[in-house]
Amino acid sequence: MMVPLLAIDQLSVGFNTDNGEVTVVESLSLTAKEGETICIVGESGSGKSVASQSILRLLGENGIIQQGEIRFKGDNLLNKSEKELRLIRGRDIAIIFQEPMTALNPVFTVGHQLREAITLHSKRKGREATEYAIDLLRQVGIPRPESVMRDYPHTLSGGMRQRAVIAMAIASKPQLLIADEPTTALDVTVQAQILQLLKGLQEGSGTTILLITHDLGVVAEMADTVVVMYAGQIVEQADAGSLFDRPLHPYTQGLIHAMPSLQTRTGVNDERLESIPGTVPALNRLPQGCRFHPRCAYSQDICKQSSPPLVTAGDNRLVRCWLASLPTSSEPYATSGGQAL
Ligand SMILES: Nc1ncnc2c1ncn2[C@@H]1O[C@H](COP(=O)(O)OP(=O)(O)OP(=O)(O)O)[C@@H](O)[C@H]1O
Repeated sequence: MMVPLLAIDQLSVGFNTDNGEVTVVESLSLTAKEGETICIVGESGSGKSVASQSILRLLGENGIIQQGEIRFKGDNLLNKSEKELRLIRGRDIAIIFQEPMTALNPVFTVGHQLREAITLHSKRKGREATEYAIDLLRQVGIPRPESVMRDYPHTLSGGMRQRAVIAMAIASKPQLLIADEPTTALDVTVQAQILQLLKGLQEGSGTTILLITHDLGVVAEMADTVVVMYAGQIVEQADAGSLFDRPLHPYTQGLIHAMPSLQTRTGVNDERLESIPGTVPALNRLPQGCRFHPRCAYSQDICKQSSPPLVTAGDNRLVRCWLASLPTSSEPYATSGGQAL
């Protein structure tokens, strides 16, 4: 069998806090193939960012990998030294964040920073590095790239800054690009342009994209595979088509139901838009049983008592819900048609 580009296996991550160690990602497993786009979606605090930051060990001082493996091309990144990981970071695996200024230094020109990213990971120097920098700016759709080379980041618009960051991220042709809410800070039109840009770049290069978002619209636009997280756990995983056609977990149903632009796509004709009632539980005060049960319209006794396992629910699909696990209710949502909650 071919080794997948990225294989996360039973990863649990916690933080040391004033109230002791809190687990924020629990037993997460996922596999990403070359050229695939995996979207991790969920509300704020579900553990999406922590899961993705663990890959490059960007958790900060109080972060603790409690268990699991993160294999990149077969090698467990958790066994790499800080020095080895620094080589991989930015060269084989690049990461971009919501706020482009976290990756840009305000006191240096775009050209300076881009050339630095280029010379760090390749043999290109001098004139050659400058020409490649201009070429990268052109690839990410920045007009007048020669002149933007001399600009300071603050003189660019948010969208142009994120394009510049993407240019830096792709300079070394990484095999894996982690994008953590890359368009959240941008207005809607620019969001769409940046998503198109990422797609276009991926088609040209075969890069695998791990995209973190709270926005199912972004998921619908981008994902091959969708991982839905709730309170630190995967609650559903499926290819994008199946997930939108027939979401199995009541939480996923609620997310889709709350999306205006997907109403027609999912065949839900209800005019009312409902958000999921309630909020994500605090991770140090999780409810007993299923973590979602206090917000779930289908909640039964078992849901209040014990945690449901993540089970296979057809081809390439996983779901963590007692209603899908119990033999007596193999089609638990047949009558709900996605109108949960
Ligand atoms: N350095 C830290 N110390 C303690 N707790 C942390 C730390 N960083 C994150 N957390 C906690 O981990 C949990 C998951 O955070 P994470 O940022 O992964 O969520 P998320 O799903 O990405 O949401 P968001 O969209 O808000 O970033 C949250 O409860 C958060 O408070």
